[in-house]
Amino acid sequence: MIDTTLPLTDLHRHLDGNIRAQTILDLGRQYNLPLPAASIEELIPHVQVVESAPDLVSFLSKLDWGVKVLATLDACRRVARENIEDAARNGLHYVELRFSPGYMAMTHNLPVAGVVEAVIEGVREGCRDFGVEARLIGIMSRTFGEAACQAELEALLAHRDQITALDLAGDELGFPGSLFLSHFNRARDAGWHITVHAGEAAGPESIWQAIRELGAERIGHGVKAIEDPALMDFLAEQGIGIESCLTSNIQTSTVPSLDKHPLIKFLDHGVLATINTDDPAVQGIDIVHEYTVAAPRAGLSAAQMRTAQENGLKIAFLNEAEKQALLAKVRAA
Ligand SMILES: O=c1[nH]cnc2c1ncn2[C@@H]1O[C@H](CO)[C@@H](O)[C@H]1O
Ligand SMILES: [Zn+2]
Repeated sequence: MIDTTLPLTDLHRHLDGNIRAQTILDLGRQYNLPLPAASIEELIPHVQVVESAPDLVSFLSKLDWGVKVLATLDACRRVARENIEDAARNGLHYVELRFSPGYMAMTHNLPVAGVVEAVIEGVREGCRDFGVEARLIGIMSRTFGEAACQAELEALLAHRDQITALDLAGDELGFPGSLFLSHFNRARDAGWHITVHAGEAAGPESIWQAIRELGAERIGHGVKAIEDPALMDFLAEQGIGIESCLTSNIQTSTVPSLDKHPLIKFLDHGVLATINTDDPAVQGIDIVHEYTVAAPRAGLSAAQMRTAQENGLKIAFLNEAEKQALLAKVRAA
């Protein structure tokens, strides 16, 4: 259930995991690129998780066609703008869109800082045209190693004022957070907020590492916190936000079924946990589905969903005045 008197937020949403299938087809045709299918119906199984993937890394391969069609900076601008249009269609008032500029640039050797600029422009246009408020989170894709992440960081720093936070995503087991200490030191020096994908494929120690060594104020997924009572207490006491993504955790086989998802326990424990999508187009879901279908299946009551929705505003990377303005805008509408 969604409370219409509160802002609807999505704090964990990959822009490059949310490229429309139709846009993949359009861009493939426009730039004369080989695609695995010529119609939407045939393309869907290649770009969307139809059944759960056996693990995180197999799930992540479903994002690849979306970035393979980004042949120009114009294509990057288009998908950024469409992300805001889709957020508006889903009734979102506020989104934090995250993207990995190096991953988006990779196939066609685009300039990485150019990708950052194109995403900023597309999001700005979208916010102007569709009335959604957005912030951008830069991702370093750990899957490609420390040097590639360094290049992503430099490109993001070139536009530091338009970027709100830094994240680390991709293969958590193969590339632990300990490889990225210097990257996060620089991000904190730049005044950015920090959120890290942790405790998704790896265990609670990865969450401790993200908080203590990388400076994470929020954790993406954080599912494995449930295995460590001291960590559960710490998250609640310190107000470290958890960005839960229910359907994603099933599709990556992180959690076997929604009724086993720890979100309800996080909320009961006073952890500032939230409901988010992750990669909506790749998952074939949207935020409304997460609130109205996935959250009830995960056992949340209407009151718990409301708490999760309130937490979305509490842990948003906005200052107090911006939070109050967002709340007032929703109440006045
Ligand atoms: O659920 C997830 N867990 C970890 N990494 C992810 C997830 N979804 C997407 N990415 C990663 O984020 C970058 C694109 O934004 C890519 O590195 C992709 O693999
Ligand atoms: Zn994610």
